[in-house]
Amino acid sequence: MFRLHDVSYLYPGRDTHKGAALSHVSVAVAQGEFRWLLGPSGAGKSSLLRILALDAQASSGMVEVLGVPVMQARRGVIARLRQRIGVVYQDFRLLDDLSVFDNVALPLRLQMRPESEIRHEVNAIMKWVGLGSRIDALPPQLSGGEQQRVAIARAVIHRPALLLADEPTNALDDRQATRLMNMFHRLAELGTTIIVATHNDALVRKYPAHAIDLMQGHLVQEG
Ligand SMILES: Nc1ncnc2c1ncn2[C@@H]1O[C@H](COP(=O)(O)OP(=O)(O)OP(=O)(O)O)[C@@H](O)[C@H]1O
Repeated sequence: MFRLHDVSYLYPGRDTHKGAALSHVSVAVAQGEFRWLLGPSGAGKSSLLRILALDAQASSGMVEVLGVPVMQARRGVIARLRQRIGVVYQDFRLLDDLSVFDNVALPLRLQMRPESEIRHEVNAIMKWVGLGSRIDALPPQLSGGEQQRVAIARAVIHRPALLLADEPTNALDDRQATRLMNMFHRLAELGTTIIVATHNDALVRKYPAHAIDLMQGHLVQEG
């Protein structure tokens, strides 16, 4: 779960006259809820996800992630909190010089899980995303859709309490997008809070859910 109260975010160095990326946003999402994050390009969706992913700190306001008020939290607390969050970045952010296996294993290695368990978990999820035979490949040897599926596997392998996904279907075909949505719903049923930013109106119509709707950094509507 998370709570934002009156959160504003201005990119460091950005002209103030261009306005804040987020302005006075207040929103709360409970454990196990699935929410769409909607709004036109530049509305602030990625900025909101960066704050929730603890990649950026709000300029003002209150941010609570998984019960922790993050504005005052120490670095060690933030580092541990990050291990309970999964993120699918718009540009995937895979490590190009690590194999697919090692990329997906990263969150489990950070949790110091035994290597035998890691092997089992990575093989299982890679089979699930249809890339069981590509675990030794390097990310640049994969197509965009394959890289996105690796990024999704890495984001969910440690069963995060909070899953944040920025346009996670933009490189997927319809069948893969449907499989992904089914997985998201199953994870939400198991207690993961899930926020998915998308421009894919057809997908939103197909899977109706509450939305956080942004426009020029402002919350238009929550519901
Ligand atoms: N690194 C940056 N430095 C300065 N301003 C930025 C930076 N990244 C984004 N912005 C600005 O912040 C505002 C919100 O951008 P953001 O990327 O959060 O929007 P978005 O809704 O995710 O857009 P998109 O759908 O195109 O990904 C925009 O006005 C954008 O120009």
